[in-house]
Amino acid sequence: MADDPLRIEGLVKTYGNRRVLDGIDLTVHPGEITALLGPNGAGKTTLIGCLLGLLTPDAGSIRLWGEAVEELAPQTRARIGFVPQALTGFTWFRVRELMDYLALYRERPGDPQDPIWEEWAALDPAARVRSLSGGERQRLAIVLALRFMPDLIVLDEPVASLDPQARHDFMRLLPQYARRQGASVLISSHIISDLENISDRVVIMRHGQVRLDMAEPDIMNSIRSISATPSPKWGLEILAEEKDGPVWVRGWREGLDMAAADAGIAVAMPELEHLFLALSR
Ligand SMILES: Nc1ncnc2c1ncn2[C@@H]1O[C@H](COP(=O)(O)OP(=O)(O)OP(=O)(O)O)[C@@H](O)[C@H]1O
Repeated sequence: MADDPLRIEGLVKTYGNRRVLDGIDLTVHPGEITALLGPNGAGKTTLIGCLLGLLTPDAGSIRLWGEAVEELAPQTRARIGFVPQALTGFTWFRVRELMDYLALYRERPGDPQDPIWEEWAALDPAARVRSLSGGERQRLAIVLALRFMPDLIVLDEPVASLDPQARHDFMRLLPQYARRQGASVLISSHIISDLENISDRVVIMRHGQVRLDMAEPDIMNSIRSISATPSPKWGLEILAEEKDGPVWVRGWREGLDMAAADAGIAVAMPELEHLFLALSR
């Protein structure tokens, strides 16, 4: 749909003869929080680089609100807030100077600002960026990306360097904020428990491909880990079969609980962390 904040189709990115992204399809729907999961090297940061227009793909299309990323109008670009893994550069600026300086490059001058992130970050406006700790720099990166209330928030492992209190508060504030603004979110993180409670959709990548892309309620309704290989008659898709472990299946429905009990097969609801581990192998 043209109003989807992000629509990626058939995305391919190669380095030398390595396909780092190998035909990715991914849509971020309006107002939804999408969790982007994948083991180290799966291609998450490369995907984010492509959708921000920082990397040029070899094939495929990326559209933001219907506009091709390579022809994005500056006003459309200004609707995106990006939080990188780490803030580099700008070290000689003071915190307030850097905020004011980057505000000059906005294509939507006079945009309203939300003080919530500055309050959360609690940074000294007069501090030099180079004197900030890793976690303080990350707070600054979050303030810089979110204070102008973007419509699409893209976050690449935003919380890894935050202390537990800051991380907890951030993960509580982000969904509240997104819902209030009607903003959409694409967030990658290795801290799966953080994402489990806030995401509407989960995308799991592996080796440059999408291994799973499902709405959160569908995961709960349709995926199970079961103690033995199911009968083909049950019509289930086998997502992963762990050696000496459970079988992950998709397509579960109510009637199967009885059939599983009769066959002596134990059935468990999915936990995102376990599902992720099973699909990442
Ligand atoms: N500039 C580059 N040149 C060559 N290979 C690259 C380059 N950038 C990334 N890669 C490779 O592409 C693959 C995907 O990297 P990417 O950083 O996108 O993974 P990721 O899922 O974000 O990983 P992580 O969780 O560790 O951040 C990796 O194998 C990486 O080595």
